[in-house]
Amino acid sequence: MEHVLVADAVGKRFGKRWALEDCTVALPAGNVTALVGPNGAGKSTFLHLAVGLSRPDAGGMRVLGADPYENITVLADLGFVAQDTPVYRDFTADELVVMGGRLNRRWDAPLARNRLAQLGIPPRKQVGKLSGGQRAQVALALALAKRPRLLILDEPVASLDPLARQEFLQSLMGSVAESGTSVLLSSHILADLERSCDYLMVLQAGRAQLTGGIDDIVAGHRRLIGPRHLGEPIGGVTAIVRERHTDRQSTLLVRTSGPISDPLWTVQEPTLEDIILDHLAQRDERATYEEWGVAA
Ligand SMILES: Nc1ncnc2c1ncn2[C@@H]1O[C@H](COP(=O)(O)OP(=O)(O)OP(=O)(O)O)[C@@H](O)[C@H]1O
Repeated sequence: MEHVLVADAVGKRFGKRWALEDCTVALPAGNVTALVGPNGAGKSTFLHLAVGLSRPDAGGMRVLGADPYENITVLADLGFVAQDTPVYRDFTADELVVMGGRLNRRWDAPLARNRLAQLGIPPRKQVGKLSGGQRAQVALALALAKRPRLLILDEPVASLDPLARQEFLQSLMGSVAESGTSVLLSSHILADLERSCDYLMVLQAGRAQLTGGIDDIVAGHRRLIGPRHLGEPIGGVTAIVRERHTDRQSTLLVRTSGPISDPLWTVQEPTLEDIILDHLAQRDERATYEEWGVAA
């Protein structure tokens, strides 16, 4: 299988604190991968390593077969839209399309113009005067016009309302399907991801907590509801991700190796959002409590 990004035990440190630690993933080509995790999990740090803006302090990162920090030629095949959708605010969208043509060897200006026209973005208004969502669309159109093999988007939908978010993701999926571009996008908003992405990477406190194809992840988890669980083994369960109890009843999110046939348990298929939230709920906050000097 071809991989667009391979991180091998990657670590990145700011001062004494590791923002990423022992992070190992391989993202297959041709997918839209969602990178999710709570604030401060290391998503932007990971994306900055992927586009060669910084270099790992441990391990190695290869993007499109090359080290993106050492080998700047790979940048020609990468599209990147940073978190605050930085575009030159005094320029109009049309001027930015022209400028992109001067700065890039490969540049599909008609693609950018068509997208922006379709989205109703005014060509001759300074982009600083567009709405946050419109600016995000301009940044995406410029990134797509580069015709990258891998498009990396840091929180592209954060500033969009639910309808604009849905439209943005749909139009992104459409462009990706046409061009065969692979996409890695970070997001806090879990609800849309099941529909628009096919691969998932969950970061928690700098570590890759859960990685895989979204269909496989959903198929490999079940929610079990049954009598108070005291640790006895349950057939078909390979790991308990999270358990919640009342006096009489337990609700478990589990990883499975096959069907659960134990009649004591009611078996439900969790949503991707449920699965991600339960994995993230395992957060270990002891270190932060120590730093604040308060008891955990
Ligand atoms: N330039 C920096 N200097 C010092 N610490 C940094 C720097 N950049 C990031 N960090 C720290 O690294 C950790 C990960 O930050 P990062 O921005 O990668 O998280 P994130 O998952 O993108 O968060 P968010 O969802 O809030 O954008 C945080 O603890 C952050 O404070």
